[in-house]
Amino acid sequence: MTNGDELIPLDPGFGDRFARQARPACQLYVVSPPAIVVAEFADHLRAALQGGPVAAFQLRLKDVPDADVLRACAALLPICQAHDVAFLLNDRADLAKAAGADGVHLGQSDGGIKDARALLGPEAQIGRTCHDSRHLAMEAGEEGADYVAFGAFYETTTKPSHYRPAPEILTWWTTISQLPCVAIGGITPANAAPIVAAGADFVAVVNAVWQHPDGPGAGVRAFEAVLGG
Ligand SMILES: Cc1ncc(COP(=O)(O)OP(=O)(O)O)c(N)n1
Ligand SMILES: Cc1ncsc1CCOP(=O)(O)O
Ligand SMILES: [Mg+2]
Repeated sequence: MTNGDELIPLDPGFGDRFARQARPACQLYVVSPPAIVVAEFADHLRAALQGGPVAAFQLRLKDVPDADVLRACAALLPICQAHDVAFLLNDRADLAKAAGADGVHLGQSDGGIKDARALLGPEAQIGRTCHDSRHLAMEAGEEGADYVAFGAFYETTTKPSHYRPAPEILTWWTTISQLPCVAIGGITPANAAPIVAAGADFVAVVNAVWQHPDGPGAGVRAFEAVLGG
């Protein structure tokens, strides 16, 4: 356990997708809706990834049997591979392994980072939810996470959250660690600028892409200007 004083080593030896180079532009990390019809969603995902630059996709299905999660991975992972987009699975390192995913996103109650690393190997990209907590972020870095995720920065209906970090936590993180930071929660092209300016390496978004009135491709494209693409 840390007492909050330790600094995360500045050694960036993390997965290539989330490893921070000099200071790249903020990138888009698209997260799925919590429920999908796989055949239809495959077309939506293809459209999203053809809409503009996406660094990573996270399949975030909730209350879905494991077999259905794996079937969805089998259908969607090749689409991400075809677009050179990392495919991460939410919550479950065991299913990420079984599916051949590029990584896993772990919440605070989704198991240990070290256990996921032992299962998925050194190349896997393992992210950790840190809410509004500097302590949780430093702990994740010490445990070998490839990125830390802060949020929710704005009101969101996708996953209501009482956490509401200020963008300054992103700036603080970039001053103490090379580890990439992800911002999530109600982020849209209209409100992303302060998040990007504060130093987010990735913005993770759900509704802004999947509920865009002109479709997911337009949803991705709409972020290009604010992300400096
Ligand atoms: C990139 C990213 N950040 C945060 C979360 C939230 O994860 P978690 O706290 O485990 O909550 P659920 O998503 O499992 O409801 C995430 N999935 N992705
Ligand atoms: C998974 C998650 N964790 C914190 S907020 C959130 C959902 C973000 O969805 P949206 O981009 O639609 O607000
Ligand atoms: Mg989770």
